[in-house]
Amino acid sequence: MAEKTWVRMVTAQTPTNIAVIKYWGKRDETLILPVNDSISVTLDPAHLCTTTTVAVSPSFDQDRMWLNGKEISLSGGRYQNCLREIRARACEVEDKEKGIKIAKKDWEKLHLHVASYNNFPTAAGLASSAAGFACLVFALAKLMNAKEDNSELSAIARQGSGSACRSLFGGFVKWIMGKAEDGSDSLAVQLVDEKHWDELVIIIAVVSSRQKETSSTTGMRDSVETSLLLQHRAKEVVPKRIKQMEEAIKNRDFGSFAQLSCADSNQFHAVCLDTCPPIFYMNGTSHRIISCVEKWNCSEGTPQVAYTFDAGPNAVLIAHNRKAATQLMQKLLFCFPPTSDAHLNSYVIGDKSILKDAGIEDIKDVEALPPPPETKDVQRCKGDVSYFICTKPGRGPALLSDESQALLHPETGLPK
Ligand SMILES: Nc1ncnc2c1ncn2[C@@H]1O[C@H](COP(=O)(O)OP(=O)(O)OP(=O)(O)O)[C@@H](O)[C@H]1O
Ligand SMILES: C[C@@](O)(CCOP(=O)(O)OP(=O)(O)O)CC(=O)O
Repeated sequence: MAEKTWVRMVTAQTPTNIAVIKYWGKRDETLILPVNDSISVTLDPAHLCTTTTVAVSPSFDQDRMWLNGKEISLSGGRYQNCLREIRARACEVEDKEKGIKIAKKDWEKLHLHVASYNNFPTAAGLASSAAGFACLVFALAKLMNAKEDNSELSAIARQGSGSACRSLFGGFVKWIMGKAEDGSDSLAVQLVDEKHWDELVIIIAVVSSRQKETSSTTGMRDSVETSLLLQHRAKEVVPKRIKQMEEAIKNRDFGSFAQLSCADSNQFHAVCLDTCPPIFYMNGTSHRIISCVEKWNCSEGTPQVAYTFDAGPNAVLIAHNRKAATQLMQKLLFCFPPTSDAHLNSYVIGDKSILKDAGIEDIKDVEALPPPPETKDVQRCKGDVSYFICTKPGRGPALLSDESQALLHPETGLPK
């Protein structure tokens, strides 16, 4: 190693993902091995992503991490497992310009600094752990010049949080549960990239961004121990659904895609209810959103929108195309208008062009919206939705080469 003190940094950006066939239940708690395969859609990192800067320097005396600006402990088993696995794959790094040479064996002694930022609420059922662990592993792999491909890296991210393995790819992604006891074949593969089905539009209704009561980890542990429905689901239902979902995605068959996504979300929440003690992730607002979508789909004769809910009340709505998304936006804003003091600009975020297409430019346009014809006596529930995020399927992890986007200072390796 060179005598001079230096800091080497890498910054990466990684998307979050939403499962359309859910992972719920582990067969191995430490290695994070699931009881069934799952399939997800990666969300556009322009609207929902994690940015992580990782740094190494001989001047660092311990591994440290800052999440959303606050120092957090890296002593937890999940962080330690990811760090150990990625260090074991580190290779030689040489940067002649900066006079940096790190031999393979040096990585065991060198300490790391990590700073990460989520541009969406953490621990609110929007899969921050998925984007977070995927970004950590991806960025460290690049810092350490690891030679593994993204599928191999996904098996490491999986040990941080199961759903994280699916954030190593864009488009539609399958997490293969695998059979090996050591978890080596439990990894993610890309089914199709984000361009394959690019007419889909995704609208997320953030119903509550407060931290949830039962974490996914605890919830699924209780379900594995107590729910008979979970066993039936993993053995009999999911294997068939996975095949059907793969076909639907390959053929861009929105009818099947929507039917399978909604059914799987509803069965996941039924498993939560079948758990002892029961777990309630959805609330009245979530149920009203389901009812609004179901009524519309039914009145059209063919599904226009799919819904799916993770471990929280937020709705992820996947519209068939822009036209369906525009109509959906109008219906949602009619049923869930913002409170009087809210600004439309912060009530609908992300790709605001959907609002424009829907002819909505300010709050007055929301007030003038007609009630959805398929819904009789619909109540307008002001303030029940905190805000909407308009987005679409997106790409996988990327390196950010512009140093100004780094979250750590290039000389001190401390948060900027
Ligand atoms: N950017 C990040 N980098 C590393 N770890 C993160 C990051 N963001 C979140 N985490 C970890 O994930 C935890 C939150 O995970 P949790 O499963 O509770 O919520 P969630 O992922 O937002 O929701 P869900 O998985 O149910 O959709 C945080 O406490 C933290 O340990
Ligand atoms: C409902 C889900 O979002 C559950 C995600 O669970 P996590 O991946 O957060 O759980 P751990 O592996 O214990 O970290 C469904 C899914 O993403 O498939």
